[in-house]
Amino acid sequence: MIENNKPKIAISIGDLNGIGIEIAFKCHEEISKICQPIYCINNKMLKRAANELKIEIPEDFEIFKTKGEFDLKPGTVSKKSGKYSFNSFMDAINLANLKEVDAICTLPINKESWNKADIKYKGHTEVLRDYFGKHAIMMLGCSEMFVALFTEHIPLRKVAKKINEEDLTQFLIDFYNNVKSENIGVLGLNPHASDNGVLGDEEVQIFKAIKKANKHFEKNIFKGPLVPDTAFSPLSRKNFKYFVAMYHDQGLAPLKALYFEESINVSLNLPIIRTSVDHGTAFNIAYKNENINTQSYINAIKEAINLISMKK
Ligand SMILES: NC(=O)C1=CN([C@@H]2O[C@H](COP(=O)(O)OP(=O)(O)OC[C@H]3O[C@@H](n4cnc5c(N)ncnc54)[C@H](O)[C@@H]3O)[C@@H](O)[C@H]2O)C=CC1
Ligand SMILES: NCC(=O)COP(=O)(O)O
Repeated sequence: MIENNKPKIAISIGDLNGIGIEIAFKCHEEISKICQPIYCINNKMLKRAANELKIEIPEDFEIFKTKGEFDLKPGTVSKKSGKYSFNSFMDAINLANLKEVDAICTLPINKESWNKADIKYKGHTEVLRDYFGKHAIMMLGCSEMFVALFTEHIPLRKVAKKINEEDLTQFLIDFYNNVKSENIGVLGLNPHASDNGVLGDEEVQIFKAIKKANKHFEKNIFKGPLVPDTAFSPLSRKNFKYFVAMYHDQGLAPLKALYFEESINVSLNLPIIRTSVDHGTAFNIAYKNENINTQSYINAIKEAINLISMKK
């Protein structure tokens, strides 16, 4: 699989009305020094995007021809763009599943565009979970801190109902098996972690899951339920590098406030390696020659390479 010592990485091109393709062009030379990228996009769409961006397509830009074509409408939610980004992602997954590539790295999709295209999934992680029939875990972060999300793309009003001892115990066991950190902070759900039942009772389930998961490993790995409003204080972050948040914004708001530029997204607990940028399609700055940050993408590629080397 590895030729010239460079791992092959399939890049799903993301929503072509967003910033992903510009990031791919701008970083191609840099990432090609450390891997062999294979972009899931066909010639026609590649040329349209390059023309719109007034960028030359690099000569060594290797593609896997994801089928389909449509008119680009920069910064716009679109059914056709949603469908194309989904197809590009499916091509990347299939390449990884067939072991044609060593890993996949995903550029951002737009969830509204997927929805318009009648795609039943909210995001990449849900697709991967279904495709491989595994409890994929969404973890975002950088070298300073990582946050795994117990619930992800569901309305806030449904979060509390999802918290139960059995599912959370399994999540914690899977999470430890993937990250192997001996010290993981698990957040409560309610203000002040409920103050012993005064402000809610989900912490009872969280406490039981922590106890059970620690018993499973016969080690005191999981600590909590941590009081959510201080879990990410400077002092607490000195104690923990890995956190489990009960819902999307509980974990990602602090992470992105602190480390938006450098953080990445990693799908854990799967038979393939998948990393991603931490940001979205940024329609407000797409195709506008704005100052687009590429650090998350570069770090996502580097982490994919790191995970490939650890798997060998
Ligand atoms: N990996 C993925 O596929 C992700 C997809 N999304 C989706 O993207 C769409 C837009 O999401 P938003 O919540 O608006 O978040 P967003 O990350 O696209 O944008 C939030 C703000 O950050 C800025 N920004 C984002 N990335 C940037 C970059 N690389 N350089 C400079 N500025 C950047 C944007 O211009 C905007 O002001 C939604 O459909 C969302 O669900 C969001 C996060 C991750
Ligand atoms: N906030 C993370 C996000 O929306 C990306 O999720 P996924 O597409 O990696 O499942």
